[in-house]
Amino acid sequence: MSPLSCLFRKLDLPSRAFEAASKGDFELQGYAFQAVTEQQRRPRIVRMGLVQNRTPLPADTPVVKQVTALHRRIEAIVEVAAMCGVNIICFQEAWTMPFAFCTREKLPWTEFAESAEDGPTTKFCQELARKHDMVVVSPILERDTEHGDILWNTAVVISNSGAVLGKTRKNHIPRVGDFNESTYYMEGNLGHPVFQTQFGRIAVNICYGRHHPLNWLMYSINGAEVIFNPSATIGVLSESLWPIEARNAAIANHCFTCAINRVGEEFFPNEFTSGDGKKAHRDFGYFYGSSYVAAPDGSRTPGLSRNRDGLLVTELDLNLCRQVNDIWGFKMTGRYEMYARELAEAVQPNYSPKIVKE
Ligand SMILES: NC(=O)NCCC(=O)O
Repeated sequence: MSPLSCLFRKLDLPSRAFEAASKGDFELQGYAFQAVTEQQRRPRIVRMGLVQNRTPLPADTPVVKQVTALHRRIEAIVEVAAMCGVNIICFQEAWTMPFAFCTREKLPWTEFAESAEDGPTTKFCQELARKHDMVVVSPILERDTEHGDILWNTAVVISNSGAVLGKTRKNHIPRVGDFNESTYYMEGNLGHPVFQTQFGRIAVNICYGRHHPLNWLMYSINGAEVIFNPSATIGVLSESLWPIEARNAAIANHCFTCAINRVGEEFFPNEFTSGDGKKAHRDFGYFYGSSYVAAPDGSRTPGLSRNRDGLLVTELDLNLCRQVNDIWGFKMTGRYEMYARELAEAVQPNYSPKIVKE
């Protein structure tokens, strides 16, 4: 089989996992991508878990109750992921809260922010990681108490040993529609870290970063074999882009990409406007789920449901990254030095675009 003929197949998951998912009222799907068997490297088989979910309680419920309900929900889904042999699990963007940034109000929403190092959600994820021998990627609203008490949109990466391996921050903050996140936090300042885990090298490109090819590229240049894209995005805005962007990034960077989106509608206590002359409203719009995994050869899994909570389990052979790289050679043929030079010139205030005129 040539790596280019790699297609996914259905993964045999234990029936007790399907029973538990059905009892817990969430969808469970499993697929596997294959790679060619090599002579000198053993297959590097790992299982990824992608979780999409709605917020179980209304947004006007007390903050701690909402967070606790989300912890319980995720705990139940992670139990099933463990039954399915998942090695690395990733939750959706800002998973411990409703996506309240549309409101532009500070309280109570900023009360969902926590320390990435030792907040209650990180402690909860450390327990999950230890219990299930699983790497946990936990995207939260971070409050950095050591540095001015400021907020960030952060993903905490917890090793399967239970140790906090590190954190990465959202590099691109949207200024589109009701995504008023710039009211709360700034563009990330940690660059493009890649985390070496027991199950491969991973990176996290948070939501709006998926529209920026250079953001994907930099994680890949730092060696990411799997790039997660935990998101919160709504139908009218981005559903036409969703199937293309993470998939294209997997192709362009010879890596696997995991696109995750929340589901359902969220209503807020106070009306807000969208600055478009339309009436004030209390809802954000429809988060359309559809989480999926794309492989470096361009194949992809089907998406999870548009409207149900779900767990997508995908088995990867990480050897596929190098196999596709050897065929297409984008890393080798990319003219990075030329782009770097030209970009360095283009960002100067006195730059004149190179347009050749008659
Ligand atoms: N959460 C977030 O960055 N959403 C922006 C909209 C999008 O990128 O689809």
